[in-house]
Amino acid sequence: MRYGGPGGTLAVSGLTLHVEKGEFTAVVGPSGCGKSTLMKLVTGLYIPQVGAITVAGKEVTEPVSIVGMAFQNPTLLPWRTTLDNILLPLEIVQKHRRRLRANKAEYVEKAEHLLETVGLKGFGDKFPWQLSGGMQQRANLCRALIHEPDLLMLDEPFGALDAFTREELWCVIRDLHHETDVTIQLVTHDLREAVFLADRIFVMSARPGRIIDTHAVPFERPRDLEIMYTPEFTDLVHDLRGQIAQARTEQLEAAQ
Ligand SMILES: Nc1ncnc2c1ncn2[C@@H]1O[C@H](COP(=O)(O)OP(=O)(O)OP(=O)(O)O)[C@@H](O)[C@H]1O
Repeated sequence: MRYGGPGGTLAVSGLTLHVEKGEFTAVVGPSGCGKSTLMKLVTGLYIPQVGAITVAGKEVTEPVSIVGMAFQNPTLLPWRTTLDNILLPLEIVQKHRRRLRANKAEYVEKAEHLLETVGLKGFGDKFPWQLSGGMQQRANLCRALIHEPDLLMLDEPFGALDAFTREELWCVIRDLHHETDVTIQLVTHDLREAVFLADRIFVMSARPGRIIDTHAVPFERPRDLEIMYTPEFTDLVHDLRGQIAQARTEQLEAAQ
C-alpha cells in the first residue's frame, strides 16, 4: 500500500497475515511502520494497489459493514448526546437504518446496556464535552459495538487514558471477547496490553511494514490483571520489546 501516487510513501509491503474467526490478535511494531494502514486496509477505508484482503470470505473492495472500529481519538459529534453518538453507526449502515426507524426503543435499550457495561450508566443524555477523556473513550467503544460487529478493530483505543482506566477497559474488552464470538484485532504500542488481551501477537518491521514474527500468547483465559506480575508475562513483553527495538535500530541504520 503506497500513499500519494507512484512517488509517495510505501507504508506496507509484503504484509501477509491470517486471523481466525473469534480470535483476539494484536499488532505491535515501531512507530510509523504501517499498523494503522493495516487497520484501514482491513476495514476497506483504503484499497491496496497490490494484493488483496479478505474478510469473512469476501474480498474487501469497499468499507466493510460487519466491522466496528474504535480509534485513539473518539471523535464524538459535539452536537449529539452520548446516546445519539452511540446510535450513529446504525443510521449509516444500510441494513440497520430501517430497523432503527422501526424499532428505536430496542436500540436505545441496547445502547444503555452498553453504557452500563463500560461504567457510564446514566450518562447517555450528556454531550461529549460534558464527559472526561476516559468517558469519551468508553462511549467510543460503545459506538463501535452497537451494531454487534463480527469484527472489532481497535487502533490504540486506550492510548490517551490513565493507567487505571486503561486496565479497567482492558477488562471490559476481555469480558466482551469472552461472552461473544467477536473477532478482535488490536493495534497498540503498549506491549503489556497486547500480551494481556491477545491470543496471538503480530510483530511488524519498520516501514514498509510486514510481519516479522508471530507470538502465541500461552496464558489461559479468563485472565486476571495479576497475570502481569508473573515472570512468564514479563518475559514475553521483554521479547517483544527487543524485537521492536531491533526493527527501529535497523531502520535508523538504513537511513544513515
Ligand atoms: N493518508 C496518508 N497519506 C500519506 N502518508 C500516510 C497517510 N497515512 C499514513 N501515511 C504514512 O504511512 C506510514 C505508515 O503510517 P501508519 O499511520 O500506518 O503507521 P503506524 O504504525 O500506525 O504509526 P504510529 O505507530 O506512529 O501510530 C507513515 O510513514 C505515514 O506517514
